[in-house]
Amino acid sequence: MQKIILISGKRKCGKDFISERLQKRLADRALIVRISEPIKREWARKLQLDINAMLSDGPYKEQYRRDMIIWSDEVRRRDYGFFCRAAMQQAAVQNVDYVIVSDIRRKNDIRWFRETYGPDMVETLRLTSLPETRKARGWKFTAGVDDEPSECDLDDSAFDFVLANDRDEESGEHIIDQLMAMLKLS
Ligand SMILES: Nc1ncnc2c1ncn2[C@@H]1O[C@H](COP(=O)(O)OP(=O)(O)OP(=O)(O)O)[C@@H](O)[C@H]1O
Repeated sequence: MQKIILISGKRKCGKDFISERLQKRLADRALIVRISEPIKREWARKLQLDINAMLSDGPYKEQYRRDMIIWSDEVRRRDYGFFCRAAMQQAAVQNVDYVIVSDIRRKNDIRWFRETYGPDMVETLRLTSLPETRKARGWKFTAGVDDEPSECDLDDSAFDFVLANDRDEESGEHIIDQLMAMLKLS
């Protein structure tokens, strides 16, 4: 593993879209890690829920969302790196040059990666999109979601790279070219 790229951004800024396109460009040299995956997995196991329903975007997910956030915040209070560690342990990160973490939400997530892998290996990328772009992608301000720490904790943070993602194109080629140059990847 040479580099870990930590991607953050508000809802509908394109974290998944950019992560998936970047991974595709880097092919077998890269994989995507999602911190939310061990959270959902562990929560589903605890409550004996259907994991596939939890990982999808259906109503099941929303129903348990709030309880899951309260529980995961409790776990984080005891061990702020718990879910980052679990996500990295569950992925075959030793087989690739680049790890793309697609859902960085908290200062403590970044802190854990920097402490664990050293500051030279870790790069932070903030995606931004205008509110009108996000709305066009289906975002609607939701109290209790968009004003919570999971959305706002990184609002006042500094990042190694900031990339505006407002120009939608199906392939994503343009923005991935930009990103490859920005991150000095080839
Ligand atoms: N550059 C782009 N070109 C075309 N479509 C895009 C682009 N960026 C994002 N989108 C589209 O916008 C929508 C939202 O993007 P995505 O799901 O990646 O956002 P997100 O930041 O992961 O959101 P959330 O935090 O809500 O999961 C998706 O349908 C995605 O395909």
